[in-house]
Amino acid sequence: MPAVVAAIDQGTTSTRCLLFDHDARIVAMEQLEHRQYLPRPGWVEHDPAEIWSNTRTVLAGAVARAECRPGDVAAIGITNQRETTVVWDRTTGEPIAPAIVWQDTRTQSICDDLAVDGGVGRYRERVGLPLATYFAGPKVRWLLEHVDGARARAEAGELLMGTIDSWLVWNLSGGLHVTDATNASRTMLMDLDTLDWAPDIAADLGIPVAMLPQIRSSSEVYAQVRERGPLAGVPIAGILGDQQAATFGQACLQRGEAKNTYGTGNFLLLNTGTERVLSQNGLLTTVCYALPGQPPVYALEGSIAVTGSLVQWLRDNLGLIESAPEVETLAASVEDNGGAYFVPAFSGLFAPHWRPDARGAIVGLTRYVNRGHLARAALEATAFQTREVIEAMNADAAVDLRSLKVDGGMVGNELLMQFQADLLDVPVVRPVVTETTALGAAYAAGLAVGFWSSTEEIRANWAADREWRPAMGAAQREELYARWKKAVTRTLDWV
Ligand SMILES: Nc1ncnc2c1ncn2[C@@H]1O[C@H](COP(=O)(O)OP(=O)(O)O)[C@@H](O)[C@H]1O
Ligand SMILES: O=P(O)(O)OC[C@H](O)CO
Repeated sequence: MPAVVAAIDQGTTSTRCLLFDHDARIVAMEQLEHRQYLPRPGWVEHDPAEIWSNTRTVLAGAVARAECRPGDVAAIGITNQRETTVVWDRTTGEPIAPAIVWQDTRTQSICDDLAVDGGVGRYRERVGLPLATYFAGPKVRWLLEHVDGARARAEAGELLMGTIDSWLVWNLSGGLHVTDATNASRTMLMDLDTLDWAPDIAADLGIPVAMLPQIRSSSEVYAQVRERGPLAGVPIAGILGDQQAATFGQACLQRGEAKNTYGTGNFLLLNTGTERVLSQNGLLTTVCYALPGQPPVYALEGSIAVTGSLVQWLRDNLGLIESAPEVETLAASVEDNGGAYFVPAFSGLFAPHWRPDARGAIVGLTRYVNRGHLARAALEATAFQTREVIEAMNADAAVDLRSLKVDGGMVGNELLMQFQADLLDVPVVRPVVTETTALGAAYAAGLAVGFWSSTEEIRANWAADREWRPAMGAAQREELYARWKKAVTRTLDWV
């Protein structure tokens, strides 16, 4: 039997390749960061060629590190930053422009125009999403409107669009143009019931359906790797958007199970089973995963744009810390936030507010406030935003969350995890394998080729590593949260 499954985790800041054995242990890992292009306020771009080149490098690196020979890798799964959009030439494979990243807000005027008849909720019932710059559809329209000749080429069938999963499969396979239902559910163009493109919405956005990839399940053999070497012919057999992959990797396979990923942003997903719950409280309805021959499983999602990236901002823009983990030391140098609240509405506010007019603010400042208080306020912002999302989930789905499974780069931060448990008044639990995103993609691919036999094996592989228990009194908890809510109101109606 082949020894490992490979997962490519193409994230906002870096690309990783992890090899997992049958017990879900990490056998090898390679990682490369890519450049963030910020050409104007609100714009965020990636170079698709760099992403593809980094993907090849980390794949080759991980396989070499584990000394894999042909036949050792059973399958490859792909997981990706979602919504980030590439448009490329069908014949040459050349992107027509840089990829527009999910955080980019340049499409606000497109969203405003689309909102005219029916407002932000216009498409919510069909596609589960509010009209927002976050999603891929408006990004495609922007490219067709602003890149010379793009609209005519798209209408002539010369251009293809894809989220990053499609871009990678197209390159790995030598020309297959597919996506999976979880990624398609982030475009604003997929009907959540049929899991097929909604031609009327594509027409509203001026996007020819012919440039869209075919929507497939999250776990099936799509193609084989074209290149020579130890990966030649290996089946590409799993695709999941990164937050859905983390949900899968955390074994949230039953209705009512939820995970929260603390990375560049925070993404809390609640498995709602085969029922698609339409949010009345600013959450997204999205496909959680779609296994072949089974009805799709849906999720409610609270997407928070800025959490870990606020720590990066403290490091890169203010020079307050030299590395991300240092924020904990600085925050622990003080007892509390000193009265300071930091609302990082850098791209407006995402869930549950969806307020593009908001901008970041630090409020409650007095001369007493020092660097430690600011570091603490920055960490607390992540926990406060998570509580807002959980309150919205409670209102929508009446969930009775008994504990919260967590993962992502920030969960090494003990101070944050304890504050999160305090603020939610439920235990916060970190699994042994925190690389749940890559693991979820590996599971999807491994299930498709029989490396794992069923989702029961996934559940059996999950184990807790560390738990933080709530220790804060109710009065203090509610007072802090009330202050936070007041701080949020100060950021609104700014632009
Ligand atoms: N110890 C830490 N405390 C707080 N934030 C951290 C810590 N370690 C990493 N981070 C933040 O976590 C993020 C990286 O997490 P990761 O899950 O790798 O992100 P992504 O998948 O979104 O690229 C960065 O934004 C970084 O600032
Ligand atoms: O790359 P990450 O982990 O920040 O995830 C980005 C999300 O997929 C955006 O929706």
